[in-house]
Amino acid sequence: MQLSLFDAGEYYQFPTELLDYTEHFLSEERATEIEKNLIKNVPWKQSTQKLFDKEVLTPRLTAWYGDDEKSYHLGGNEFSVNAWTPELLGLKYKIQKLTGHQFNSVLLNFYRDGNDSVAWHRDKESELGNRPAIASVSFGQVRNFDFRKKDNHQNKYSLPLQHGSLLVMKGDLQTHWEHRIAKSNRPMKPRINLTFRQIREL
Ligand SMILES: O=C(O)CCC(=O)C(=O)O
Ligand SMILES: [Fe+2]
Repeated sequence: MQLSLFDAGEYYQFPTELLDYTEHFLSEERATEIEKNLIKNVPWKQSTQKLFDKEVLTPRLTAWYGDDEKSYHLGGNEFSVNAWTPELLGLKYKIQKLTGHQFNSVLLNFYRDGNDSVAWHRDKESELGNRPAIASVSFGQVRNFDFRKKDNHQNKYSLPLQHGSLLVMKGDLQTHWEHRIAKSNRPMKPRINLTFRQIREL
């Protein structure tokens, strides 16, 4: 973990033991190859999410892959799951080998341009268990991954996620910190992010 990557708050401390960042997890060429395949072959969908009482379109495209072609329940929503492709399974094994964590599913996010985003949230659904390890691989446009302390929004940091990088979120991160990908006014090329997770039956 390179502390300099954070907009190092002068006063607040970011608990760096909650993140492991590997900038060159994939070579530039391999990352570009996988990104192209994903853009072309994944059955991307724009789903809806509940915001207060309204159903609104999610501001990005998504897809799930996993061990069983069943559907997952996550935080009250149901998702249909695609069977692993050899390429996604290969990535899963590579991450498991490097990190020692096991995963049975992956959520794919496609941010088409600067208008696409994911709002402040924690990945804290009970299906993920306590203190889950979530492994996140990024492709394409570098976007800032922002963190803020749940009980003190002034306490925040940003980590630009590079093409081909791996970020593991672990420990108490999902308990005390929220994260997001903000919209941007600057022109943004497409970005894909994969979050590998271990989802249990409840
Ligand atoms: O796109 C990213 O880097 C993060 C996505 C995310 O936070 C999520 O899918 O839960
Ligand atoms: Fe998340």
